[in-house]
Amino acid sequence: MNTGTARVGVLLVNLGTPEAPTPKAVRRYLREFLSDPRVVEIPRVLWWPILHLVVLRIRPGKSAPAYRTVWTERGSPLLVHTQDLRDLLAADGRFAAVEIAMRYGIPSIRSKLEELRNRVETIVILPLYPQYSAATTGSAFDAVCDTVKSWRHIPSLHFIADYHCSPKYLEAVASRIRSFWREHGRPDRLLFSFHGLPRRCIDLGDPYAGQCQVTAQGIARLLGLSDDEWLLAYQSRFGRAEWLKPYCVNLLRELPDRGIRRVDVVCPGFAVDCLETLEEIAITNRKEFLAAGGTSYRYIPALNASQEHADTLINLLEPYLALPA
Ligand SMILES: C=CC1=C(C)c2cc3[nH]c(cc4nc(cc5[nH]c(cc1n2)c(C)c5CCC(=O)O)C(CCC(=O)O)=C4C)c(C)c3C=C
Ligand SMILES: [Fe+2]
Ligand SMILES: [Fe+2]
Repeated sequence: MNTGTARVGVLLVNLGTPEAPTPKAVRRYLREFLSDPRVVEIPRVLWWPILHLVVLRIRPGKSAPAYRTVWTERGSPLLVHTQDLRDLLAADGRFAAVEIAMRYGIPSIRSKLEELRNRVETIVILPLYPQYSAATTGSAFDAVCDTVKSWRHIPSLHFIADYHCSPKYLEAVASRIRSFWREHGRPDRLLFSFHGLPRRCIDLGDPYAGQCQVTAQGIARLLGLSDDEWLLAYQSRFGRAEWLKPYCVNLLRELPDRGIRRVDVVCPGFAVDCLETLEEIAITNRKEFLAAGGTSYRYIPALNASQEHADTLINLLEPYLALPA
């Protein structure tokens, strides 16, 4: 009889990103991403012609130059920060394996689970999305289940669905903002910007919007902000349907007229910086705000590969280390 604790493997899952900032690589990435019925929930017969005849012909040519503005020597920021974060978790030394996988592109969830199955007795799946949505977390869980359904011996599997109100996570983001303000001073308002979602997803039961609000309120409370010192908005709208409001860029354009000219923006829904934070928030929306009369616009980076971030995730994973083999 084995009375010890199980060897625990961790799979950190992120969205995925193109392999290069070129229209061809972006097209390949978008084809896989936007073909996922968890992401675009309209009937395939309607969506397929729009995707193939319109979106995949136009969007790669527009998104590739945006990717180029944020690309690093080591590759896409989303991949590079996720790799560095994995290294910090592995350095903790208590997990038998720590791997990263991308929901779209490489390294795939399937390939990493195949590696882990021979090395550990327990696998914990931790999508790097603090707030749950079916389009992101739900889809990552789909890919795990699709993989293991052909296995005879499935190991203990645990899914962490969200960590939107984890005290360690809220404090990690709050402490980032506090240090930023200590160094650079305070703005008129702090704007929390989360990735948007079609309004219909919430109507169908996605807890995402409520979780974003709880996260923002929790961080604001830790910073001692009153309700009129912070704002919440949703960014990165895609397509023509109604998405969660207020739309970030629309709000930014209105603020100077309301006398709010100095804004700091933080994106707690993004575990690591990526196209949507570094290009849309830090470059494009900054231009929009300044053009509308704003005088100061500062983006506070994501937790990325910081020790506070690793400690946040380790805190979520620690209970699984105590499970019996
Ligand atoms: C943080 C959570 C995210 C949610 C929720 C989400 C929903 C969602 N996204 C799209 C469409 C696109 N998103 C794109 C990029 C992108 N999205 C997230 C995260 C969430 N998406 C990240 C981290 C990124 C950046 C990827 C990177 O390579 O850095 C893109 C591609 C970029 C572009 O062409 O603009 C699209 C398209 C939908 C439709 C959706 C919910 C239904
Ligand atoms: Fe997205
Ligand atoms: Fe975007």
